[in-house]
Amino acid sequence: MSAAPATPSTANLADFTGHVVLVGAGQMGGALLRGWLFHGLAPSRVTIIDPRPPANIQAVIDAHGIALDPVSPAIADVLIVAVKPQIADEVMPLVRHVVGPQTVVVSVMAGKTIARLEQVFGATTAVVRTIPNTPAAVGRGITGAAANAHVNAAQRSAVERLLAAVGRVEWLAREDWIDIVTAVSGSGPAYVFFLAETLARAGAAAGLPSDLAARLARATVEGAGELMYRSPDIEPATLRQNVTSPNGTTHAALQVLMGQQGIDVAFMEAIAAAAKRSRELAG
Ligand SMILES: NC(=O)C1=CN([C@@H]2O[C@H](COP(=O)(O)OP(=O)(O)OC[C@H]3O[C@@H](n4cnc5c(N)ncnc54)[C@H](O)[C@@H]3O)[C@@H](O)[C@H]2O)C=CC1
Ligand SMILES: O=C(O)[C@@H]1CCC=N1
Repeated sequence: MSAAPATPSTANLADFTGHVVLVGAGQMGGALLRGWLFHGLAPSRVTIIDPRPPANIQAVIDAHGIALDPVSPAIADVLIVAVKPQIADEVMPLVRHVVGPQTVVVSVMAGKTIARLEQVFGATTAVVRTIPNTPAAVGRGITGAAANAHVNAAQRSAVERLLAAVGRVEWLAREDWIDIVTAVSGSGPAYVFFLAETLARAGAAAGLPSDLAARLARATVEGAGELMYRSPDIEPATLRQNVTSPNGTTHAALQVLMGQQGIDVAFMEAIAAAAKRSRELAG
């Protein structure tokens, strides 16, 4: 097996010169902030707008002396909007004053289209619509990003560097792929955690003490993910086949999971439902 060591993202933001304004420093915004600081972004380059950051992010803001809710923030080079989509229409107009000709506006919000952002921030404003995921909190996220035609090379590079501080970045040729990216990788960590939950429940139902089943399930999901991460040249199907002896136990389980009532049928429906919901959030 070819095993790569676990390496953190190699982004280096020590020489990043722009002014970054982050609106919403919750789970996603907070993960981005931590990633930027971890990779050397000067705290003086960041302004946060959030009336109630979670306690752990407030502690980071305080420890680094980051500007929080200043009365008149300077124009942003990069404005990142990371509030819930449900309040976006109320919040975005309130931060219009930090957008100038040099600003690239970056949305990490599910469902908010580039057209909607252009409506709020101006038809010629540079806009990048992204969808990250929560492994960003440990530098192992993946973000899909679609840019409008006004984003120049320097803005694209600045956005990519900021996103790369929390994981990988995939530029998307088509904005409408974002709904599917949201369904696959944006929401995807939840499916994996649900797998750990349901595997534990199944183990308990089959007769194990529930705490033991939970430990087994959790370690299995953690270990399988890490094995895949450290085996970048091996397809998931091969890793699966490596577990599967002919006519053995795994084969018996996979026949159920891959059957008519199985997990691949469920996943087709689940991804379609999530993508549909992403389109609905666009209003
Ligand atoms: N959690 C996830 O797995 C993912 C979330 N997203 C997107 O990220 C966005 C944020 O989601 P989370 O971080 O999970 O939510 P969250 O609830 O953890 O964070 C939202 C933050 O916005 C702040 N906020 C509320 N009102 C505000 C205002 N008027 N001005 C500025 N900030 C305000 C809140 O205090 C909070 O800190 C959503 O649009 C979601 O679609 C995208 C990909 C994955
Ligand atoms: O569930 C949601 O709507 C957000 C977007 C992707 C992950 N969480």
